[in-house]
Amino acid sequence: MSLDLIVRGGTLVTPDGLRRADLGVSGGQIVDISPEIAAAGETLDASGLHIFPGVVDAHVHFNEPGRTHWEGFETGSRALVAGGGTSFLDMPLNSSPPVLGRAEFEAKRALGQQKSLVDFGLWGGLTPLNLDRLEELAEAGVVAFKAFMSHSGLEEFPAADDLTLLEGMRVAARHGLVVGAHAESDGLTRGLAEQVRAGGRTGVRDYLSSRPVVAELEAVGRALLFAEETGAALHLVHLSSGRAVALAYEAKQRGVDVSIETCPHYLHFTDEDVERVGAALKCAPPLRSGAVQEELWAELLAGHVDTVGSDHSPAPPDLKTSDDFFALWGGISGVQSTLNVLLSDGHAARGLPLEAVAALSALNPARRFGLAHKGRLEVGADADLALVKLDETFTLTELHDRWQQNPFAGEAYRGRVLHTLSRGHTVYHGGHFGPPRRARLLRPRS
Ligand SMILES: NC(=O)NC(NC(N)=O)C(=O)[O-]
Ligand SMILES: [Zn+2]
Ligand SMILES: [Zn+2]
Repeated sequence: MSLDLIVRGGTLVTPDGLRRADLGVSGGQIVDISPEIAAAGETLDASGLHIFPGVVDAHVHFNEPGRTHWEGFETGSRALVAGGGTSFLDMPLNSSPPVLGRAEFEAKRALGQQKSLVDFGLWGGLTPLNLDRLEELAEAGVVAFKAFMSHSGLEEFPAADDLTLLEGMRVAARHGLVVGAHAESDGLTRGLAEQVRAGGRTGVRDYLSSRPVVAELEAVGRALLFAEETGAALHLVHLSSGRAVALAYEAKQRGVDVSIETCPHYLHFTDEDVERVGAALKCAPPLRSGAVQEELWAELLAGHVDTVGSDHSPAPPDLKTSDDFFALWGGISGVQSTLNVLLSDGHAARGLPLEAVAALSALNPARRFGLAHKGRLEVGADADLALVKLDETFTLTELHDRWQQNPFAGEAYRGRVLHTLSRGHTVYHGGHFGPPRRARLLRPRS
């Protein structure tokens, strides 16, 4: 028998543990995992390396079409693969138009398939403007619906009021689709922002104080209530505090169908870094104190967090330049850094097992969004692999996203991604990229 590729001598990181084995690839899929594969075929030497399932980043804003000058499928997917990523789920904003119906979905799908280096799925929006088009989005193949419970930053993607969220969840539940919620109270964040701004205060600390943890807790509580009421599957994106994770985890224990995402920036940076770095670290919910960050880590180490997504959301420098911190675009460029943060701050610094790194970054997001062939190193799965030199410490200098205004740059990490394969093809190797082949659209249960 001959195989397309044999990855030899690496240590596979599977949910059941680490395993030294060869990995055989045929037709883009893993077809054999054995201590020593005898078959002939092109060989990739992975001795001394750990093989992770490629990162499944369920939360990126690549913004194409319409805001490709912010980020696009080409540059975004390059940065992703350089960080060991092999699939992504793109948010319905900040592309213009946002994905609120089938036509927008199809336009984005076509561009992604032309330009992306790896397979991807698309989120659809859940807003007051398109409640009547959720069915058509479900039929078109969205992986999930995304709702903002506070202002999204864009008029064309209004926040879901309570009734919209409740009714949208009913539709999602009928279709077995997940609803992702940006959970911050609009009333609290808006009111607090008005208060400080009325006093002429527009600095970093003023912004941070306008989006306190209580605003996250209030919205998380409401989203959980609506999910419980409707039976919808809820995915809480970018939770920033340990208390919010604990609240959601408690509901999960009670039987609410909820999954919990946090992001590399909440795990790596604090409010003091925002003061030091400025615009590149502006996001919502904002970065928290060191104490809140440790509470978040404690929840993650306890196994209460399901997924880590980058929430990569860059913008051009002019939107990231202002004396008024409120006026800056909110969003962090981190699509290249998920594994680095989990391996350095998680594994090396806090003893997070490698199996948990693989689960948070690949298996759990793939499961939650029904991507049956992604996120796992097992026979029958796509050969989406990240080869990592675990004991190497390096400083991140080579960035591949469009603007490279990247807060993770210049920092030292442990565990370097050397090689990334998508369906058995090299998409990244030592600073170089493979050619785009036609990327596949990932639909739920596909
Ligand atoms: N429109 C955005 O890209 N928003 C994103 N921005 C952040 N997180 O600051 C988000 O996920 O809310
Ligand atoms: Zn958000
Ligand atoms: Zn986002």
